[in-house]
Amino acid sequence: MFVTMKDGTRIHVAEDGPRDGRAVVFANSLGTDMRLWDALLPLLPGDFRLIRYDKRGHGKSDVPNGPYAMGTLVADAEAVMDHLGVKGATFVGLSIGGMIAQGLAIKRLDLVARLVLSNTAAKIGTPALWDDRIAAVRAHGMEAIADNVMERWFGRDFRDGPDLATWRARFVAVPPEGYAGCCAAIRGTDFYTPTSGLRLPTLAIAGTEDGATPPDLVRETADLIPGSQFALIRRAGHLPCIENPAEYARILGGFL
Ligand SMILES: O=C(O)CC1=CCC(=O)O1
Repeated sequence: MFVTMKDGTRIHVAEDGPRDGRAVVFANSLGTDMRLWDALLPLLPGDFRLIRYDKRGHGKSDVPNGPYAMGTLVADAEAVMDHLGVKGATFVGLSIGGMIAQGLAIKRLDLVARLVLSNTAAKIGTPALWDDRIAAVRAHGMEAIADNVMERWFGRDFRDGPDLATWRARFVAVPPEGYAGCCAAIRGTDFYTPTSGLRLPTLAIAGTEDGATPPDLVRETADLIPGSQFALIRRAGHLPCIENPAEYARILGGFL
């Protein structure tokens, strides 16, 4: 299914589970699409309405010219939920998806009852880091940064295993314009102050080998929200729902 945004961008959305179940919405990371959650979803309790979408510039969603603003990515999530008539959901965001989750909770607490901040932070990297990344993909394409990205995404065991090639190929297939557009959104985002004002049940998840948002950074963001829980997945990098879906499902299922 596609949901059309105010600017005409079509966002690709998929649903699993019963439509009358409690809603869980998933927002993917930079350089991935909704297949990020493929291994996880079948492991979650069967009575939830599981909604996922490809953020703009990724997957089957349109790729408008960048740069994108974080406010636009948040508005996309908002429009998808409003279109589906979903309120009071658990919103699971990984990395840039976790930034979208924070932005949506700040803007529309009626949509988000519970927050899962996976491998994310209130602020990720520096403007110089994102400027370099944008310049690299615009000049040389996704292949130029793929090996460095795989090192941040996955722990050593996974990188030595048979599935790395699949995820690397999917990464290289991401449109550079969509990727660079989302890098610009991250570069412009600092949610430290607004996120520290959030008051809702929150679970943060980190991976011990995460080279993009290390555990201390994830915990620092979780600590901005009083009462938040923190879970650490061992021998996993930035995308633990791929590397260890069973452990991720155990932690997320417990929170749900
Ligand atoms: O550095 C990476 O590629 C990992 C990452 C940072 C933000 C995001 O969504 O993914």
